[in-house]
Amino acid sequence: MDHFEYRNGQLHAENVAVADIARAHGTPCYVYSRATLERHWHAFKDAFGAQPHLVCYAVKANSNLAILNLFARLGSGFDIVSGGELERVLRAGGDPGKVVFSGLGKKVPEIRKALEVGIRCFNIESEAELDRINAVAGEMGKVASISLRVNPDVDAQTHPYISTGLKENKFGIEIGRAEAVYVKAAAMPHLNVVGIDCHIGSQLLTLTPFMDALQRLLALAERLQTQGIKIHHLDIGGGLGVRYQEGQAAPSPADYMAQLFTDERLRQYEIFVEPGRAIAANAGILVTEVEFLKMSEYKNFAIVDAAMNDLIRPALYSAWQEIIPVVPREGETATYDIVGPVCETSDFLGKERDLNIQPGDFLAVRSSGAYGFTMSSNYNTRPRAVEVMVDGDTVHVVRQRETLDDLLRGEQVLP
Ligand SMILES: Cc1ncc(COP(=O)(O)O)c(C=O)c1O
Ligand SMILES: N[C@@H](CCCC[NH3+])C(=O)O
Repeated sequence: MDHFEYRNGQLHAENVAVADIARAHGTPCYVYSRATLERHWHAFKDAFGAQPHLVCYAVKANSNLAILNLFARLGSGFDIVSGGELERVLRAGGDPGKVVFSGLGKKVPEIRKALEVGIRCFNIESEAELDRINAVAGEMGKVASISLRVNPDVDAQTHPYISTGLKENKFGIEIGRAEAVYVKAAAMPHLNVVGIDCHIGSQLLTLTPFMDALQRLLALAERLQTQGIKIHHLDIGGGLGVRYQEGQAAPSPADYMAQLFTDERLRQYEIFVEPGRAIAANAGILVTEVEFLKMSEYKNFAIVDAAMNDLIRPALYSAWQEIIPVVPREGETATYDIVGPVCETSDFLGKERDLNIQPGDFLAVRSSGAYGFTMSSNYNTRPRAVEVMVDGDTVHVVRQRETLDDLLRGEQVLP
């Protein structure tokens, strides 16, 4: 459930009519619900009960400062993958002491900045990265807290582009090598081994792959113990899936944790999670206006003003997201492909959708709060959409629509 519901014949975001938002702020427009974001964050937090834990929101899912700030106020941790994301967390008032730094290509300045502000832990993805972080920490006279992101070789049963825990994926350190690499890390003067990390993929709708990965992590932690390497926390990554489609069943954070904690061995560790999608996806919609209808014998197209540059998930993963009218009309529907103005055949938001629409109508693409705006681009020199957050009766613009001047800033012709 989320806070986007029909009331009095039209779609509302919390207490505000979405059509009013679209008229006031233009389209395409991302609309987020504060109450939904907070509720989804609390669902993770509450699922832990008294167990020591840290919810590290995965910033990549939606990195708008206003959203990060909401979570910072709730005391959240953050999972970052770049110096840019670290900067966002700091500007949003996040506690650097609750930041974990994932990602497999950390550059020296990014590592330096992370050490300077005192992040909680580096999730290390290769032996070469271990050497680099040890060297940078050494130069700075610091000790970096680290965990290894291990690749447990389990099939997350999700789209191949967002599966990360198979041995052929670029992520993490092969579980068979992990013990040797931990021994090496433990002997490095500027590293402090504190945890084990893994993240096996995104949009997981079954819990079995998480359990399989966890068993392998727990076994590794026990082997390390016998080597005298004490593991303080287990970071089980993000990846919990959400319902994009009616009838799809997604486990709740409570189901997820209940399942994990069936293994009592887990209780001796502080548990970190890095959820992104499960918190943000169903807390946002993308609102777009129908520009033209193009009907033919073969196919009907609704050409809308949002495109693959605004929301790339359908083009990139053939992802299915629900598309609904903001103010539904009575009467007959027709079947449309909902397409944007970008010059690519893959520029669609949805295919074969039954709708009763006219030019000028607003449509909402649901479940767009995660991997929507953050994956947007300026392709076809299209300025990025405006983002607003609804808080009860109030609409806050949390990122202005980009202007062409913003978009062109920094480009120069030859003298
Ligand atoms: C290391 C890491 N942590 C957390 C996440 C967040 O994943 P999700 O949005 O599926 O929860 C990702 C993205 O898949 C990731 O790569
Ligand atoms: N961007 C992907 C998820 C990738 C998660 C990042 N590791 C999606 O929209 O489904």
